[in-house]
Amino acid sequence: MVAKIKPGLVLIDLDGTLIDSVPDLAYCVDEMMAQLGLPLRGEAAVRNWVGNGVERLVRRALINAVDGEPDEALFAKAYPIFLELYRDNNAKRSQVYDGVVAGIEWMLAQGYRLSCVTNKAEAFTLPLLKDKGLLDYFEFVVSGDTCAEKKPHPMPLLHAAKLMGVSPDNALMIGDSKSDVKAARAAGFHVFCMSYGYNHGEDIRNYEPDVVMDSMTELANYMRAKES
Ligand SMILES: O=C(O)COP(=O)(O)O
Ligand SMILES: [Mg+2]
Repeated sequence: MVAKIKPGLVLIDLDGTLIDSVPDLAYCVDEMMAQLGLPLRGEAAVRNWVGNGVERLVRRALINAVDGEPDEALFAKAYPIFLELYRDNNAKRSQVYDGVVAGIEWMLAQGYRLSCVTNKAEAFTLPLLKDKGLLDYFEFVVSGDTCAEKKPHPMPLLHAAKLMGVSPDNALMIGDSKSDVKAARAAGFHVFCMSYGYNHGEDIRNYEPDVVMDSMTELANYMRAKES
């Protein structure tokens, strides 16, 4: 059993951690592909491509692979189609994971301070969090286009810590992907990961976060309660 921590701030990732957003993203990817007269990719493929922002997702869909670049003219045609689709299909099919609200409310009841740090662009992040009733839990939301760099760079985590006026030592990132683990390590944060999220098809345990949880209801096993 690892020693329980009492971080001065907690940052929580969005896609694959708070919300299963792939159903909406996959709908928009396939609708975009259909409009371009290209083959549909399906939800299972999209699940492996989420986590580095919507632009990277569109590039991956066009080449049907995680790494590599599509033809720029094709991308220039495809990206605005995706953005328009995702604006209208941002939250309809997406769901908050079981245990998230209970975990967040437990942390808030212990006096922990929370912000959200995601690679999703702000124009999509804020409406999604609001639609799912999660926005008001967070002091700040740092989106994929808030800083010059996205996760796995530590910049968005350090920016959130600065906004919260808390030193980054003894801070916690809760995420689902290797980008969260790498960003947290580079920022000097503790890092907990959810087993159910998106990590490009790879088990997140391979990246050795401090803790892997199946549900945020397990947080009380790893974080100190108010009186302790
Ligand atoms: O890929 C995205 O758009 C966002 O992913 P994240 O919320 O897991 O950072
Ligand atoms: Mg994620």
